[in-house]
Amino acid sequence: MSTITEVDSIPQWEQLLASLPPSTLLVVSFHAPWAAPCAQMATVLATLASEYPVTEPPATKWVSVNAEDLSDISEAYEVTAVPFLVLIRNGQVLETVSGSSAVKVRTAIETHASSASAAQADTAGGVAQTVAKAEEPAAPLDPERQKEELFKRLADLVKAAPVMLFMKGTPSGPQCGFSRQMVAILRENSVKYGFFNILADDEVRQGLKEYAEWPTYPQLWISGELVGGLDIVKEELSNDADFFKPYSVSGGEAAAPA
Ligand SMILES: N[C@@H](CCC(=O)N[C@@H](CS)C(=O)NCC(=O)O)C(=O)O
Repeated sequence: MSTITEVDSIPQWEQLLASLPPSTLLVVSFHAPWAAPCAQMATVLATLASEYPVTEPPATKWVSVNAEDLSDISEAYEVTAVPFLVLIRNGQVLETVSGSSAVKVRTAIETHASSASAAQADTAGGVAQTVAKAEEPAAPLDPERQKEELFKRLADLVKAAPVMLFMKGTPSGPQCGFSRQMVAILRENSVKYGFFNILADDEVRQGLKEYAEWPTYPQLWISGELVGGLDIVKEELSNDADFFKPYSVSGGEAAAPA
């Protein structure tokens, strides 16, 4: 299960580029601490990274870079907005994704990680594709637009992993008894899941209630559909002890705290 390393300095970055085997896909996430969508993207990427083995192919390396602290690196990759993802193999930029679309990010990584032939073509052809699109300027949006934008982000976020838990706190530190019980149930059933700590993002906390038409947390989502809160999950399990079987693995939860 791969994890994401924070790059702290230019020498560390240069050393990383020099030490990577040519076939390794380098996934670089540029972020800024003040940008809420970056926290969501961190969850999406941590979930994705956890799906890739460390020692077996496809070889991947996952890093994140503070776009402001390491502005020389962000300038070199023409990062004008965050979150911004750059996929690199053998020193060549294969693809960039600007914005917080979990679907675009997942598709880009899966495409380049899984396709050996794409790797060869990309290496031979240099920069194969650039889908970067400048982020919308930071002009204030009217409330309707703001809600639209938020709902678009939430639509991606609920699909960030096949099973997503929106909870108070994290699986290792739940901040509410209901969330704690939900984590225990998922653990007992060996469910692999991504999670989002709604206490870290009030926009998501309040917005998801409206988007889901569900007023409380925890919320469990499967394949982008709301299952419900703790009571509903308990009920589903009492009706069908194998409810979680399709999502059970020995690995447990997948995401990092938001
Ligand atoms: N019976 C509910 C219990 C959940 C609940 O009541 N959650 C409350 C307190 S932790 C909540 O999320 N309130 C809204 C909020 O805090 O934003 C369930 O089945 O999940």
